Amino acid sequence: MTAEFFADQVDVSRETLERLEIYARLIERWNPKINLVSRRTLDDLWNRHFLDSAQVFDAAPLNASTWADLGTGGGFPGLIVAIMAADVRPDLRVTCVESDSRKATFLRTVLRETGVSATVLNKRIEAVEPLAADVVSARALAPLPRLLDFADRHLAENGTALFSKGEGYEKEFQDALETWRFQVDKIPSRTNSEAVILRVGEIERA
Ligand SMILES: C[S@@+](CC[C@H](N)C(=O)[O-])C[C@H]1O[C@@H](n2cnc3c(N)ncnc32)[C@H](O)[C@@H]1O
Repeated sequence: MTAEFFADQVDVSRETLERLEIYARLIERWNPKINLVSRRTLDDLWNRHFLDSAQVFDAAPLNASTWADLGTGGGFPGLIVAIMAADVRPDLRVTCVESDSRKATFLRTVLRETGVSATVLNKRIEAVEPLAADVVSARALAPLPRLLDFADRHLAENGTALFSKGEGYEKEFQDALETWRFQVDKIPSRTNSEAVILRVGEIERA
């Protein structure tokens, strides 16, 4: 999949597409050194990582003004959210939390080179003061019960959590219900028929 194919799938401006192209080139350059995405998915970057993250942006409530992405790694979905928002929701303030300092340096480099603003916190999620974000997102970070712990710490009241989950999430779901009560929508993934985005709200301890 290429930038052109991505642009067919997602309604983005020329400027956003150019920023995404800058980001893609930086991933290709840095990946051999710090393994931002697995080598087998590098060839399918625009589908497996960019489109996969863009659909998280599209799943968020439109009235959100702050967004915290936890365990952002090479930028998914947090950097894609920041790049897409720069054009269509410039007031959205995005914070990426990433404990690996080389990855945090990479995230700041992408922001500088694309001219997009977001905050990168090079800390452990557990050590960050509660962010009270309207949206908390996480992809490939932890099982659902742990994600709910993180969301409980960093979500604003009435906030929404967006968790990208692959096959096997049903078991995590049952485990989570032992500790948590929550409302959830399961949004089918556009990039993987086995995957979903869990849109979770009204999180409280059971
Ligand atoms: C498997 S990677 C996924 C990265 C990205 N979300 C993605 O989907 O490609 C998990 C990332 O979370 C970071 N991470 C794991 N535990 C963390 C914690 N407690 N606090 C902050 N970052 C954490 C790791 O350094 C790693 O970059």
